[in-house]
Amino acid sequence: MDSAVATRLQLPTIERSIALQTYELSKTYRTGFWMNKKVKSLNSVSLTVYEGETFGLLGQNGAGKTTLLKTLLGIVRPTSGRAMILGASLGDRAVKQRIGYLPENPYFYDYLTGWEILNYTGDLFGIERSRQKKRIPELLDLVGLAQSAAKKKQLRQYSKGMLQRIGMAQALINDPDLVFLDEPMSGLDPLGRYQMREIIVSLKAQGKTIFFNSHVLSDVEKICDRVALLAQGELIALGSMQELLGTAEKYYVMVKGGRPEMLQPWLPDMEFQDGLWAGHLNGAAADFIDSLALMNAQLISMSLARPSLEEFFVKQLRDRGIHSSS
Ligand SMILES: Nc1ncnc2c1ncn2[C@@H]1O[C@H](COP(=O)(O)OP(=O)(O)OP(=O)(O)O)[C@@H](O)[C@H]1O
Repeated sequence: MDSAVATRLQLPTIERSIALQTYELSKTYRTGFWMNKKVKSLNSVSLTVYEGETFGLLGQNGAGKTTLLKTLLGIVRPTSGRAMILGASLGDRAVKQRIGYLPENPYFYDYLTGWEILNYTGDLFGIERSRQKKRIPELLDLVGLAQSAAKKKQLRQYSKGMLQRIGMAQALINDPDLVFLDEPMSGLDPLGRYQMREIIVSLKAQGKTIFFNSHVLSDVEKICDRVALLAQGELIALGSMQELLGTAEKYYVMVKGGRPEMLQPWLPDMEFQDGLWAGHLNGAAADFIDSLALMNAQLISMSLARPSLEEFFVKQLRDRGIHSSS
């Protein structure tokens, strides 16, 4: 609700705290032997992520997702623009203690066990070993890794799914407020993806802010509060599923027979296809069904018309003339 309206009605407004914000953030890489070639990876990206949100960053290959994430993490320096994370400028050391990061392809020391790599990361964060001893089993439990495997098996013996889980545990060792995940579902089988989604949902339930890049749009659609779509370094869409895809209340209807002039008010965009009238329903579904007999029309099908995130994503890119990944 608008804060002015809430004040007039004397209702409490729900202030949302900002977890991260970017303002016209741009990054141009210089490449080539003479460093004379420029690749514009981010172009004036402005977005806000609120505390406690699960925020998905989407885009085709080469859209700039990893660059944005690395810029926020202070790994890549922006060419221009500004960003704030947890109330501080990029690169702030105290803020880094409150951030977790799962890279797209985490690099592990093959000959360490899962437990040892978590100890190692815990040490880097300055977490006392006595605290780690309590924290590590909790994390293994959260990511669904057996303690025995974590203690005995070296990482070179882990499957892709196990590595992704240990990477997730590593990202959470410092109990971060804000977690960055770069393609957390990549390379996982359906069960692994499901479990990774469950982990993300349980992190949200703990009040953490999650910012993640993904290509798996069905996963994003299920767990994200809001998403942003990047194309060729530019932000081309941003919003909740409802804002981007519309409400699920709109129906697409097909009827046989009936008088067009009577059907028209119900189906303003109707077209005649293969002997049927088809269009989006304008009005309540129950009232329309009740009126069918009067119109001498027969209902053939009625389905929810909200597009999937994938359909929305493809349309946004096609509308901008983007037909393949870079
Ligand atoms: N270190 C670098 N030097 C030069 N160009 C780079 C560098 N890193 C990324 N790029 C380029 O910047 C653009 C964006 O790359 P980025 O990795 O951010 O995209 P992405 O959306 O994460 O892609 P993917 O989904 O394939 O991981 C690409 O054209 C890429 O080639």
